[in-house]
Amino acid sequence: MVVNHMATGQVDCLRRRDSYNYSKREFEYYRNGVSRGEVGHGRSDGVKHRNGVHQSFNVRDARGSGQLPNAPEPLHKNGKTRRSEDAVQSPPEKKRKFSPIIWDKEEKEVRVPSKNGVVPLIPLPTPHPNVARLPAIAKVEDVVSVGVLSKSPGRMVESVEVEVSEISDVSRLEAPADLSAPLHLQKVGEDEQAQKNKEDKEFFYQCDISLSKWSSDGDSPRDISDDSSPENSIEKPGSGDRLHGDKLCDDAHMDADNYAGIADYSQLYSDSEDDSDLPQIEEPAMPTQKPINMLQGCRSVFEYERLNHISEGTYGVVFRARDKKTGEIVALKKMKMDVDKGCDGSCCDGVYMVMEHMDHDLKGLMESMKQPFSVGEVKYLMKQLLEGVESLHDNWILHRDLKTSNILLNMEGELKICDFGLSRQYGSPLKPYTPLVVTLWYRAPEILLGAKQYSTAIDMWSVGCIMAELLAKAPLFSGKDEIEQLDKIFKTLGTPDEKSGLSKLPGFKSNFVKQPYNLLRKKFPAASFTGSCPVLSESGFDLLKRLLSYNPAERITAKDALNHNWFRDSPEPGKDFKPITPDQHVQDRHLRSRHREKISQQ
Ligand SMILES: Nc1ncnc2c1ncn2[C@@H]1O[C@H](COP(=O)(O)OP(=O)(O)OP(=O)(O)O)[C@@H](O)[C@H]1O
Repeated sequence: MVVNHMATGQVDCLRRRDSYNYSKREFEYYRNGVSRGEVGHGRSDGVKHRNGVHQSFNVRDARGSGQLPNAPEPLHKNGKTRRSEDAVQSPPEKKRKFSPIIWDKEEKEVRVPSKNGVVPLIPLPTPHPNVARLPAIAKVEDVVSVGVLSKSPGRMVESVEVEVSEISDVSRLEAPADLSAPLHLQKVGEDEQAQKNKEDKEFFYQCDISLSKWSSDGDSPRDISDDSSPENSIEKPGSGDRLHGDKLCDDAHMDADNYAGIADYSQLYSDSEDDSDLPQIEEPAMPTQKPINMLQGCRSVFEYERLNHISEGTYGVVFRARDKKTGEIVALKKMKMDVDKGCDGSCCDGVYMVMEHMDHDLKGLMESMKQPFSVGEVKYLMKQLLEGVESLHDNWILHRDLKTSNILLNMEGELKICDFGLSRQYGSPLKPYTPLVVTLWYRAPEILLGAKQYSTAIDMWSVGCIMAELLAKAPLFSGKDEIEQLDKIFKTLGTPDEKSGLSKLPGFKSNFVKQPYNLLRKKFPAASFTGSCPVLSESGFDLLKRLLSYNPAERITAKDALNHNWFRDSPEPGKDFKPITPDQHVQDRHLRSRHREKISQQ
């Protein structure tokens, strides 16, 4: 199964955005879980802006689209929601891309491979073995085989080929009870989405976003862990894209024409994000999520020709591939499955995400460069990165794994953020989240110190680490474990004092290294006579310092960072920046890929 998944970056996260006015306090409450002043030495009222004026913010909200249900309404003092009367007009519609939705399985499952190779695995929501209400992609006259599987993965008990005879108006798929009558498929309603699907000449069966991690209450740990019903067994954030899968075909033969990948997403995350010991913030309940089509765009992996291996991460292997129909070069990420979960080796996993192909990731690119980026180039990259992060945060999404290997570049110098495996929607009330997020070197100190409630500021810390790395061509804090990571941070930025708010966190120990000074400027001086350090102007250093502020409530936001003087100062962001010439690129890529293959063979 292939899930269209944009290597999202910049502004590709939603379909429709309405703008509302929020007060600064409301905005910061939701954004950071604190108003300025609630942590450390900031203002205690949390209402006034730095200049003392109660300011309004335009916060883009996708709630109206039904896509981001958890985005909270701005609050009145009485707790009721209000919509600003002077809400400005929506920007042009943007289509939101989705992570794969995760389904649980019941005692039995129905598997519906269609002849066009699109194969969702269908768990049965009711005890009736031949009724499923999950998505299928099929047309009238398609021949699909319906099989009733035993609990043991991959074992089909009964199977029959049936022709799709009818498609009607309810989002249910009903296989005939005797498995010989024609199959009755029911389509989604005549909404905007169904209309689009019609144009595509395919029907997608509607499934419930409330089962996804993007759903309003679905991102609440309580909702997941407290309920073991299949409907509530959904992709839990914190463990990224990890899926468990029955493997039903061999992905190594992507050109095989007789079968398509099927995944049974049966068991999901185990890292609990428990909120039981945390004070609950009283907020109005979020509106219930409307079901939307999560599997829009699912296609067979056999529609792509695999070209070469690009890279392997923790949760997936990424290939370069060609769309056989259009010739377009794409990146296919094959999700790693937990093969221990009942897979006997005769089957295989097969969930792929198809993404726009990008030529480099920043980590690989820097490794192949002899010199660090120029300041103009760093500005250009930072600007794009901040625009992407701003867009995520505006849409109530925490990335939670920003790092140089998750930042992709194409030959035009366009930057995109990828790997949303750890990302999650956040909102009101702010829930306790797992601390097991963000790759160590880019992990914010509040997470390292065990804060359970954190917000967009964690991404901004990562952005600070990335800015430093782009300038120095080396990671800023490269600890081997949490203790060493904190040690490295404290040695450079000084041991956090009471004002930072960090000393109150559960992981803070009195025996941490005592280093009273911020020595960051030594690493990034205003001038260097030896050329051994990256130089950084006053304004550049100010931005870096604010990104690496200990106090999450004081850490600069993506929006404010984009307005920082550094981007207006000379040198200008180097718009003509192109990462590498095509020949070099192909050569480098080839070498790196061969190198990686060699390593994986050893
Ligand atoms: N769209 C893409 N185009 C080109 N290369 C890509 C693309 N997406 C990912 N990659 C490459 O594959 C690598 C791993 O991808 P990704 O980060 O999505 O996988 P992961 O398993 O989640 O990795 P991680 O261990 O970082 O969590 C990236 O660092 C990048 O080099």
